[in-house]
Amino acid sequence: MNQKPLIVAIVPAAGIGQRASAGMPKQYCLLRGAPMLRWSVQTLLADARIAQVRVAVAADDTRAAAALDGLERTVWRPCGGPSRAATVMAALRDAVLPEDAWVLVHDAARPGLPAQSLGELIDTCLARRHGAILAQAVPDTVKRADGNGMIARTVPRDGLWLAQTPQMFPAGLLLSALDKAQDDGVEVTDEASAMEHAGHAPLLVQGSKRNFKVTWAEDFEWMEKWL
Ligand SMILES: Nc1ccn([C@@H]2O[C@H](COP(=O)(O)OP(=O)(O)OP(=O)(O)O)[C@@H](O)[C@H]2O)c(=O)n1
Ligand SMILES: C[C@](O)(CO)[C@H](O)COP(=O)(O)O
Repeated sequence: MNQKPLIVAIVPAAGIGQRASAGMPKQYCLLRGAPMLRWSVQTLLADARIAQVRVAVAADDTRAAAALDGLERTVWRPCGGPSRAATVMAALRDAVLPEDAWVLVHDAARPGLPAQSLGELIDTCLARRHGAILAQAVPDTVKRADGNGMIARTVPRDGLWLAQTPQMFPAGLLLSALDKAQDDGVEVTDEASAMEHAGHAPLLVQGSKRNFKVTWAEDFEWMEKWL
């Protein structure tokens, strides 16, 4: 008999949101009356296959309890680190998962994740038994700057994709890939980079414009419109 795969979500939410200049960590800014973090967690809870959502917040966080109050299948842990990768590693260790459990990492700053995109990512990973991420093909002409505000050259956009989250991998492989990147002094800004560095080739699954990352101050207004 086929056993149901265990899928656990990790939401790194220990950033300071420097680029958003919101006067507080951006994940706690209100969008249509609810903290952005709450919206992001709710997008994950919409898929019943996710057994638990584990939110990793900063050690001195005082807002998580209120922001996540009453959400089912959700726990928060003060295991944030100095970088996104450090936060995800600490959350993975804290979760103590079987090696073959699936871990789905999703930014607290992507509250617009459509249920369909999430469903397609999970379907792909389970069907192909292969890690994958949501991403979007680069739509515009791409320029490489020369450092003085001028164009050094145009970069062919063929085959270029913008990485989004969730990013979904087997727990054991992901933890050892993140460990290896750290040991090798390679800075990774997403889970897929760590997997690539460890020699894996994650799949790309078509994401959505709505799943953009709230990064700059102006993004809050756009996200509120989508929500
Ligand atoms: N030490 C860190 C840094 C980032 N993150 C999380 O990683 C996600 C994506 O990071 P980003 O959008 O870059 O958030 P910040 O690091 O908060 O933003 P900034 O780089 O502008 O400071 C966010 O959910 C953020 O809270 C984290 O958990 N721990
Ligand atoms: C994981 C991520 O959201 C993929 O686009 C991104 O890498 C987060 O970190 P960033 O420093 O804001 O790019």
